[in-house]
Amino acid sequence: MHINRTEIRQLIRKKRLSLSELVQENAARALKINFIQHIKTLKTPLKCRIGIYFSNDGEVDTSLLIKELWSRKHSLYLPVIHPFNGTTLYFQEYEENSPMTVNRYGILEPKLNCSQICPLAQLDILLMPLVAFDDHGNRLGMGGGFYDKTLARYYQENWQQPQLIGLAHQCQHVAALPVESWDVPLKCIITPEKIYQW
Ligand SMILES: Nc1nc2c(c(=O)[nH]1)N(C=O)[C@@H](CNc1ccc(C(=O)N[C@@H](CCC(=O)O)C(=O)O)cc1)CN2
Ligand SMILES: Nc1ncnc2c1ncn2[C@@H]1O[C@H](COP(=O)(O)OP(=O)(O)OP(=O)(O)O)[C@@H](O)[C@H]1O
Repeated sequence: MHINRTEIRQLIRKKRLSLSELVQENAARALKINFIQHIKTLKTPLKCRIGIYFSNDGEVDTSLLIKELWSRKHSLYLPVIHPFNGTTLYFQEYEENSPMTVNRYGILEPKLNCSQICPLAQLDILLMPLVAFDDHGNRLGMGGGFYDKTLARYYQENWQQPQLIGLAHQCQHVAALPVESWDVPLKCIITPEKIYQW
């Protein structure tokens, strides 16, 4: 049977939305431990700049990881949807008292402040949300193309920074995804159970 991108999205989003509160809590804790473990193996500064996101739609809860990374003195940046083009992302610094606003998808983002935006190339690590991932590190997102468009130049020009790391529940894994030319494959995906590297 051939299943298309829209169908995979619907299927996996339903799966992750039906995870119990207990499963979500354990997943958040395990994901935090796995990321802290993984970052030790990377050649990044002791205190680094990390792009992260606020979880939504049954994604693994990143709030524990956010607190842990702050306590380790890393600087965190959240995606802000570009106010004019509406199709790419800025990464703006996120501190405990940052003024926030709700974007068009109901996800909290920092109130736009140009002086706190970090150019993509200055992030050490970019943690990326995804709906599904496969055995080859391909990633399928929510369908807005936000990350793909934001990363297009990065990918074409073979930048070494930031390191792209996808975060997901294990149930978001599929054997093989249909791939499009603009899809940016990931070298690492972390789930509560496992660290995948390609
Ligand atoms: N936590 C999180 N933040 C993120 C993303 C993400 O995947 N996860 N994004 C990754 O790109 C961007 C937002 N992309 C999104 C795209 C679609 C929908 C969504 O819920 N779409 C609805 C239709 C809503 C509408 O059009 O009004 C749906 O499909 O049901 C949400 C976020 C930036 N921030
Ligand atoms: N680099 C790009 N340049 C132009 N258009 C793009 C690019 N990347 C993606 N798009 C467009 O964005 C739309 C959504 O892409 P896609 O289905 O791959 O999104 P996604 O990976 O699910 O979402 P996201 O990256 O936001 O998580 C597609 O219709 C595609 O044409």
